[in-house]
Amino acid sequence: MIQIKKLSSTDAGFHAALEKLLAFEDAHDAAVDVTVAGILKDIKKRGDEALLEYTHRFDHLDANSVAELELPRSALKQALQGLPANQRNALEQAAVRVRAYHEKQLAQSWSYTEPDGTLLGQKITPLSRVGLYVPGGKASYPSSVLMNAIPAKVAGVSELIMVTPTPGGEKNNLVLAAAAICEVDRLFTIGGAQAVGALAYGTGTVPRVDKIVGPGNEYVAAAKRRVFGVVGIDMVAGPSEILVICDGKTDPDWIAMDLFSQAEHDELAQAILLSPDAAFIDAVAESIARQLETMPRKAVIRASLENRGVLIQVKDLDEACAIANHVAPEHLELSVEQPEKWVDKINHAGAIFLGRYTSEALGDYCAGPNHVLPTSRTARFSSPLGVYDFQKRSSLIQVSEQGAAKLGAIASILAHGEGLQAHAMSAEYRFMNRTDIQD
Ligand SMILES: NC(=O)c1ccc[n+]([C@@H]2O[C@H](COP(=O)([O-])OP(=O)(O)OC[C@H]3O[C@@H](n4cnc5c(N)ncnc54)[C@H](O)[C@@H]3O)[C@@H](O)[C@H]2O)c1
Ligand SMILES: N[C@H](CO)Cc1c[nH]c[nH+]1
Ligand SMILES: [Zn+2]
Repeated sequence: MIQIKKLSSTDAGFHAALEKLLAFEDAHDAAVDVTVAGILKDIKKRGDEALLEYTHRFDHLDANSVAELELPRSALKQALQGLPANQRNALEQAAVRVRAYHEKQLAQSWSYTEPDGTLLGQKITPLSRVGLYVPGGKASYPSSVLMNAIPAKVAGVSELIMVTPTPGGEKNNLVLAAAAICEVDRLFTIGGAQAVGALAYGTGTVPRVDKIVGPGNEYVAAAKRRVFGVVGIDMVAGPSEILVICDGKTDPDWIAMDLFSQAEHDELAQAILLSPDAAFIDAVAESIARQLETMPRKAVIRASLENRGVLIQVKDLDEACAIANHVAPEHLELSVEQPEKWVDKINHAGAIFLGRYTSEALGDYCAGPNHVLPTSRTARFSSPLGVYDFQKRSSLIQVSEQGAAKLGAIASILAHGEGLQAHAMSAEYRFMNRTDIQD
């Protein structure tokens, strides 16, 4: 029988127990970071040679050169052409919906001109070359190809370099087909921290990119944290999370399956239920025990629910929203009557799913919004992957002769105040006679 924790917000040790569940095991986290630091250092130093060794060690894939780990575009096209019609259809429909949603996010350059002719603005430029991490260790993620590549394409990124591990050389046709649909430029069958390192530093064969985006397991998340600064990263998108707030009136089997849907990703995934209804919590616990036995990935689900899952009885839905904000989950389901009444109380969540019919799984595949979302409580300050992650901004300043006099006078005073004479004179030259300039 599965042992999933139950807590009540009125328990004396409730807050400490919740904190313990939210925190990754510190020692484990540190051990992963040490491993990742070693891999990154080695990739930086030995490039392709190290990449081949780690791919052999962690993905059990042998190759004589990294070039052999790159799939030609013809292989991607072939995979697309070979898909059964229903799979190709589903992939293409999902791609259309994801593109339509992301097109709304495209920011445009803007500017305005002041009465004296001075122009100020912001120029939007797409990134030049990005690395897309598509996970592939415990499951294959064609949907993550769409979620990574489509916003990049909408932004106008020139070159997309995708990496994905293929343990034992097992390639997933849907993943390759999705890469063909999205017109990914190059695809390497590499994964984990070594793939992140290869994209960040470049190797003889893998080109260095400007930014790395995409989800992955704890090794991928730790590697992205470490290479930030050398390259840009989108966010920490690690093991999946779901938090469901339910008023007790949704079918308990639906809620149990929603919890499973994220638990089945990873032993480190996290699934939490908050409800004011004790009898409903018992019904969900019973459903979990019953339905678990029917699940092909029951070992992963069990480990995730037993180690990191929890069913929490709350005083009311207000308290549920407050706890949810503290947790800042990747996915939040509001499985309640009139969800639109409660959504205003949610400030911290990667994606919010409103109403009993909105299963989180629809967001994973085809609703339209991005499924690459912040985890480990980083939704307090991070947002879903979007077109904005692939666009950068440059400020534009064009000062007229009149403007140079007006702004120069202000700048000159402030520069002298800072003791920075060259700044002051640079501004003054443009509106004063040389003889008027004082130090
Ligand atoms: N937050 C999001 O937006 C989001 C979206 C989709 C998936 N996910 C998460 O992505 C993850 C996918 O994980 P995955 O494992 O299936 O694929 P993955 O590609 O992220 O990880 C596989 C790689 O991990 C490395 N690795 C595994 N064990 C290692 C070890 N002991 N030492 C060093 N490296 C090791 C290997 O290099 C391997 O190639 C899951 O946690 C899932 O929940 C998150
Ligand atoms: N739930 C994942 C994000 O945490 C995304 C995904 C892809 N496929 C299935 N699920
Ligand atoms: Zn999922």
